[in-house]
Amino acid sequence: MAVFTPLSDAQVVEFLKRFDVGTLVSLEGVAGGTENTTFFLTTDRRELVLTLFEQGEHEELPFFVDLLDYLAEHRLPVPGPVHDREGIALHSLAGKPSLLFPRLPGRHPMAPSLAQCRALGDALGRMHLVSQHFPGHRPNPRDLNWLSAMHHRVLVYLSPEDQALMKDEVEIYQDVFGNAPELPQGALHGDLFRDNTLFETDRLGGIIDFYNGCTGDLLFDLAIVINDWASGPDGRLDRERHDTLLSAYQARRPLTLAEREVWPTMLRMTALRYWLSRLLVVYVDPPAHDLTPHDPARFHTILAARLKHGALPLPEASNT
Ligand SMILES: Nc1ncnc2c1ncn2[C@@H]1O[C@H](COP(=O)(O)OP(=O)(O)OP(=O)(O)O)[C@@H](O)[C@H]1O
Ligand SMILES: N[C@@H](CCO)C(=O)O
Repeated sequence: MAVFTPLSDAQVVEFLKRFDVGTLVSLEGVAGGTENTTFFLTTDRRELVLTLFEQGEHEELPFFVDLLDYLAEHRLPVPGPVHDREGIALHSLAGKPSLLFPRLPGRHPMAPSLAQCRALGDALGRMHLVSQHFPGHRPNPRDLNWLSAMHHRVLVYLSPEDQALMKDEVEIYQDVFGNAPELPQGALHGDLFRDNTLFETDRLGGIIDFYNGCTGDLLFDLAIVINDWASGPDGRLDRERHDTLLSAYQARRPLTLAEREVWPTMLRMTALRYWLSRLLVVYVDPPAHDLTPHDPARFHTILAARLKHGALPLPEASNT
C-alpha cells in the first residue's frame, strides 16, 4: 500500500509536457513506499520516478532539491531532480508537491556483502567530503535536542527498566556531547538504511530518499549507517562489515580525534534515536494510513548490545 494519490495517464501526460523527457509509455504505482506516493514512469526516451509528497514539511522541499542538485553535480550516485525547460524542479500535481527523478538501477541489499559495504562506505565518505561545503542549512530534526524533548512522551509505555535506560542514556548523551568539541559539520542523508540504497550486484546504483536530509554532525550519519548495515540479528556489530565500511569511508574522510572519542556514544545515541522515533509512531502518532510500523524493539536490541559489548575498535585511517 503506497499509492496514496492515484494518477491517470492523462494527468501524467499533461504534467510531462513541460519537461524535456519524452512522452509517456507506461505508468506504474510503486508498492514499497510508506511516506510518499511513488510512480515508475517509462517514456519513449527514459525511465523516471515521480514522487508526490503526502506529508511532512513541504516548506523543506527546496532544501532537498538543492541538496540533491548539489550532490548530483558533484557526481555522487543520487537521483538529481529533473528540472523543466524553465529550470524548475518542484511542481504541483493532483494538489501535491511533486518531483521527477531519473530512475536509478538496482535493488535494496538486505544482507549486504562486504563489497556492498565497501561501496557504501566509499560513497558516504565522498558525500561527506563535498557536503561539508554545501551552503544550505537545515538543523538536524532528530538530534540530541529532539531526543531530550521527545523521550518523555514514550516513557509511560515502557517497563520501569526501559524507562530508566532511556532516561539515563539521554543524560549521558547530554553530558558527553555537551562537553565535546564541535564535530565536523556538513549535510547528512539522515536515514541511510539499506532500503534507501540500490545495488546492481556489488555496484552502488544509487542512494535515495533524502527527505531526512539536514545539516549537522557528519558522525551522526555514519553511526546510523553502521547500526543498520553492520548489526547482526542479536544487535552485535559484525566485525567484517564494520571494518570494511569504515575503512572505505575513512579512505575518503578520516575521522578526527574528537569524532573517535565520541563514537561509542554516537552509536548508542543514533540507536536510541530510532528506538524513540519508532515508539512515537507506534504509541503517540500512528500514521493515517494502514501501514505496519517498523519494530522499535530492533533498536532496543541494538542499543542493549552496544551497552553490553561496547563499540568495536575503529579501523585506522589509510589511503589504500
Ligand atoms: N530514483 C529512484 N530510482 C529507483 N527507484 C526509486 C527511486 N526513488 C524511489 N524508488 C523506489 O521507490 C520506493 C519508495 O521511494 P521512497 O523511499 O522515496 O518513498 P517512501 O515513501 O519514503 O518509502 P520508504 O518509507 O520505504 O523509504 C523505494 O524503496 C524504491 O524502491
Ligand atoms: N528508516 C526509518 C523509517 C523512515 O524514516 C526507520 O527504519 O525507522
